[in-house]
Amino acid sequence: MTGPAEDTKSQLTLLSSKLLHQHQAVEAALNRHVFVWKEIEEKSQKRSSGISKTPRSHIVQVSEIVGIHKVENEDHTKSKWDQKKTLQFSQLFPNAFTVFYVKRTKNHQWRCNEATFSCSSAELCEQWIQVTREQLSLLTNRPKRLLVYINPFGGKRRGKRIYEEKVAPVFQQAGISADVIVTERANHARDHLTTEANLQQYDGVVCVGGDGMFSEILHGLVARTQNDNKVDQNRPGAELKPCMLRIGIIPAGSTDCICFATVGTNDPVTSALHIIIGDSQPMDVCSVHHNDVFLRYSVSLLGYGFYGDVLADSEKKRWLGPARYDLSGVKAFLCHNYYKGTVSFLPAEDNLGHPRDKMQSDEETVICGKFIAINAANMSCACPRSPKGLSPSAHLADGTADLILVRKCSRLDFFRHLLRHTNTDDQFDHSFVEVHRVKKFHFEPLDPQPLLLENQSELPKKPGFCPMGSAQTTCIPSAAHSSWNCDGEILHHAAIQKNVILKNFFLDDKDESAKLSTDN
Ligand SMILES: CCCCCCCCCCCCC/C=C/[C@@H](O)[C@H](COP(=O)(O)O)NC(=O)CCCCCCCCCCCCCCC
Ligand SMILES: Nc1ncnc2c1ncn2[C@@H]1O[C@H](COP(=O)(O)OP(=O)(O)O)[C@@H](O)[C@H]1O
Ligand SMILES: [Ca+2]
Repeated sequence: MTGPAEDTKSQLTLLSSKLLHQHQAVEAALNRHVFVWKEIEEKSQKRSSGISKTPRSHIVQVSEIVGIHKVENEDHTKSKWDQKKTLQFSQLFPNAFTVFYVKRTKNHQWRCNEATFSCSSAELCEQWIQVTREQLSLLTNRPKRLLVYINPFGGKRRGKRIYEEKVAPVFQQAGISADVIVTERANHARDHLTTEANLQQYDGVVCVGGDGMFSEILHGLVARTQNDNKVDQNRPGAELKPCMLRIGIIPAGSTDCICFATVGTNDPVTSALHIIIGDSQPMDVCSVHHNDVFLRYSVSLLGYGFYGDVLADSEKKRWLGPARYDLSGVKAFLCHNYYKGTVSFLPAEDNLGHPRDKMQSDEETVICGKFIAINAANMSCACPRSPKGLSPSAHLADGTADLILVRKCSRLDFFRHLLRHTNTDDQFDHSFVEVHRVKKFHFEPLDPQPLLLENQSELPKKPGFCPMGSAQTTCIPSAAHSSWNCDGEILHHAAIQKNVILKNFFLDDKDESAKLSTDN
């Protein structure tokens, strides 16, 4: 809270002068919160035209200024054409500076805008740069030094280029220094974070890749923090120590739902700008156990059945890039497998709300049945394929996940359910779908033996359409077990063993293991 004295102080003008912007005289002013410039209407102009135009004014929040730089004679980071223009400009106006700032555009996308001002003297120009930089240095949540991991094979294999062309230049404008590691193998980033990286020198870690790469970095950071604090994360009930570093995501993967669901778009420049201005978003991290043995953490989707089968099949088609999920999705849809088992869960308290706003009891609930999909959505899981996500109202950081159970139904009904993920219809409004907001759940598959589909004539005849994750080459019979899709990584343990238990722990502002940039 700021008192009246503090308010007055924050509105005090730190600098105010007449500058030239786009050949137009402007009155520019800076206080602790905003930088404004307003066109000055020249009297002679007014007299000659006889028309009085409303002078335009612009306002930029100091917290959204990326950086301020003197316009130099030579700027080798620019193209030849731009270099020539800069040279001409700096000869004409030798004392100019450029302010780079966040511009919000449509669909949550941000861009880095720039505005150049020329001053009457070199001293005034220096003063503007110095005073503005002083104000920026007071914004303590901004990172200065980052550790960047790039997965060069994520998504369409564009991670390295995306970073070099779209992200590094804006980091440079913001005066951020970055140590970049291009990974050479799976788990390179995780292992480096767990055992080698000197984390004290960084203000944050940046992940250039998809959800799988984010998961690697999260596992590395959590493991490192526990090791440093002598906590055994594999001990059931171990109280984990919070990690002080934030994770920024530059989307360069196949689904990128962790980025999309937190930032609202999958756009590298937008993510870079969120990172620069120091935005953060706490989020829930679930731990997944098998027979009380810790397996992995999950932040987006933990899915058995349909999404487990899609993932297991898609791994063989990595060369296809993001399209592998669509192909494997169609395949899994045609196979139409279902799995018998028992789901038990602990509903979240009433005051946390229900995804469909129904009353909940506080006892453990047990549901037996045949399921096409069991999905625990720890966040909405919104992504370009499904802009509202698997569970549109799932919360990012409330200690709960939305457990979606899709029971055995006809292909047509399942298709209708899937289709609703792509439009505004309610995907839970089907008799065979139920959704619960839970703190914990447990799944136990039945039937160690393969189970036969009741209607064999429903099975596709082509040999390619096999139950995913099984070694068989036809769809007969359906495999008894699926595997778990944990943020896009297959959990082999869960496919053959009995229990997967999910526990959420809430990470609040002071007590967090992972933070993301966001505009929420
Ligand atoms: C009829 C069209 C139906 C479209 C249904 C779209 C539902 C999409 C839900 C997406 C949930 C995503 C949850 C995110 C999980 C990610 O963490 C995880 C890893 O991400 P990464 O690769 O970036 O590392 N991604 C995934 O597991 C990928 C899941 C993608 C599932 C795509 C399913 C497509 C289904 C198409 C069925 C089409 C039936 C058509 C019949 C003629
Ligand atoms: N250099 C590398 N070579 C091979 N695999 C890698 C490399 N770096 C990371 N990985 C792994 O690639 C997998 C997928 O990465 P991700 O960035 O999520 O891409 P996608 O979204 O396309 O799945 C992750 O399991 C990650 O551990
Ligand atoms: Ca949650």
